[in-house]
Amino acid sequence: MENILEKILATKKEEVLARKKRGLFFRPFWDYPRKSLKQALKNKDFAIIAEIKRASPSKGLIAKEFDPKMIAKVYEQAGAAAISCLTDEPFFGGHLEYLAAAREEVSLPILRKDFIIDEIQLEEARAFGADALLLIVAALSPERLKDLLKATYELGLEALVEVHDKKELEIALNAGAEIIGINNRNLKTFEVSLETSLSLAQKIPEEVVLVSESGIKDHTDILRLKEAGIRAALIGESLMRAQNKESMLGYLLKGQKLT
Ligand SMILES: O=C(O)c1ccccc1NCC(=O)[C@H](O)[C@H](O)COP(=O)(O)O
Repeated sequence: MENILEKILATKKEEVLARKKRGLFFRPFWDYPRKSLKQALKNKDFAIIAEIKRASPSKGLIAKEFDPKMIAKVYEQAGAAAISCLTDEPFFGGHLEYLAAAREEVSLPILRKDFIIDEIQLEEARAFGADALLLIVAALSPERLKDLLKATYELGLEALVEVHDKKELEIALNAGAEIIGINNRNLKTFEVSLETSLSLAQKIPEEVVLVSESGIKDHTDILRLKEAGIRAALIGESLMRAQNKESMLGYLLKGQKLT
């Protein structure tokens, strides 16, 4: 079976080439004071990075009604530690403009969730108001990961470095990742298993901030993560499908009754 990541990366390469030809479109957010994602995650007993996610390759359209500004505002009011905004258009129905809209509305750190393969995407992320971005180990060679991580820091941004297994975790640590996301989604089958996070968590040094990503759907999942010493989660679909996102965040974080 073809790995979805290979398909996405082929499209991304064309997108980046086109962007380089057009040149970078600078937004006023270029000089915006950055918020630290790492600090925001460490400040909470359990931190949720709440994701603005319109669609996905595994689930198709997730949110028919979609107002990124409003969603960001609700996430902030309901106690999210940070926001993740999908900016990939062909596979996730995202856009950099959605990130800029969220930036105008909230003061939380915002993560650009995309498939980053080139420095121009880092500059774009900064220009549209991101504080951090995603670097996926499986999408890059170890050398490219190091280069992009260095360039990210030079721009005053942070990176969530995403891994799926022990080998990728070693590469992320070796590259100097300070925030590591363990993705519970198998990119070949789309199956999600919290076990991926639970088993890898023990192998992560204390000074590295760990985030469990994908397939987190209820308060019991959060309790299981906490038991394994994991203090942060990135959650998309469960929040995006909830009619009352504030109530859903309260339920996920504290087990409060859903309304
Ligand atoms: O969500 C997908 O279907 C997907 C497929 C292929 C590559 C990445 C994918 N998702 C990106 C993400 O990392 C998730 O949006 C994020 O972890 C939140 O996951 P969820 O809470 O399950 O929506």
